[in-house]
Amino acid sequence: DLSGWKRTLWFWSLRLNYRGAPMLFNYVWLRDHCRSASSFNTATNQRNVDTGSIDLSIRPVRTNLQGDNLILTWPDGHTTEYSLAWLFENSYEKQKQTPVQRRILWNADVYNKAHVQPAKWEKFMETDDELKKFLRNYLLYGIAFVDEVPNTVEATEAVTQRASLIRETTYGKMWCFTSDFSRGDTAYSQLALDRHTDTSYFHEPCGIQVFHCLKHEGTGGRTLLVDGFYAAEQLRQKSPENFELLARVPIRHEYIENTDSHKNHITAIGPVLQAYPWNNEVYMMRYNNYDRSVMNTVPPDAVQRWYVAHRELTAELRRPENELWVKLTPGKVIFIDNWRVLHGRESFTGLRQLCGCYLTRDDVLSTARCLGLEGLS
Ligand SMILES: C[N+](C)(C)CCCC[C@H](N)C(=O)O
Ligand SMILES: O=C(O)CCC(=O)C(=O)O
Ligand SMILES: [Fe+2]
Repeated sequence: DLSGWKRTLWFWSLRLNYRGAPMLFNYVWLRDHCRSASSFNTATNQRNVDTGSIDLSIRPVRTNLQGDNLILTWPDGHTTEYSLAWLFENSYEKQKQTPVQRRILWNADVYNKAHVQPAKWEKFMETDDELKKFLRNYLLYGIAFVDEVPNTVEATEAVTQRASLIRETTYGKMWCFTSDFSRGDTAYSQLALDRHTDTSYFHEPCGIQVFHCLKHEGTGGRTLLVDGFYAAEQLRQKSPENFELLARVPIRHEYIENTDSHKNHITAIGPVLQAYPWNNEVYMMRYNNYDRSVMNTVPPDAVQRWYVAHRELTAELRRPENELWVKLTPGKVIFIDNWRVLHGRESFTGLRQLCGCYLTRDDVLSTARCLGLEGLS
């Protein structure tokens, strides 16, 4: 029963009020996070405490509040000092109210009215300021552009390496593609592609997709962009149970390529939506109806409900007002958050050549943090 559990929690935890907000800190946690020289190496930012040796029934013998500092004396005489501000920043209670990544969810109107300025190649390559502005937009909107990039694979590669490490995949490091069916995938045709995220068949789908259209002599071929998280939030508001279902039920995606020059069989299992359990923030969407594999991980009594939920999400994703159409032209490089923003393309005629690459999400985020960008933890 809850009251018994609460009492246990209080017994094992220190209760603090900071700026009127109650916070609970578990005693083992307080010993484990000690920042004293013997407990934490500030040169490497790594823990020295052997967590496995902390007495699980540890309690401080003395608890002092001196100004804004909390000083705990442990049974062995070791003291731990925390500033209340640090405890607040790192408390569960704070994390619960803070998005891991601050975002502006958009439909076409919201995005257009924001008048987000593209970065310019020269400044982007030379100044951290321009890179920082670019990454700020990228983090907020899940898409960002660099203009005036020289029309080559090398320049495209140089742009991406300002932000991150390239993630090599079966398509290569930097890839160039055209409608020549050189690979066993619809991307290598002139056909239209409905909105989707790429590499849904990886256990960790590629974080970012970069495109640069080096050449197009023909018609059509516009790029479609849809903010998947905007659609997910609409779904959550309208049918929380359908949102939950898509976040809970793991399904399989698959990439099977069996040509003379390429043999691949890649498959991964994961839900359409992924959200952090402590604040319900959506952080990943896998949505690729082409690459979705046989669905046999869903219990028979949930299959119908899953299709209903998937349909409702699809309806949100397909609302015309949510569609942002752009024509990629030589010189314009786009970064797309492949965990959030879906891309597609219109069918086209003529020779159309795209180059680009995938980037690792962790490295882009690392660059952003190192530049001091806010709204990212
Ligand atoms: C981008 N590039 C042309 C290299 C690969 C396309 C991969 C297409 C695959 N169906 C997927 O969605 O992951
Ligand atoms: O041709 C395009 O514009 C995009 C094709 C695509 O979806 C991809 O390469 O991932
Ligand atoms: Fe794609």
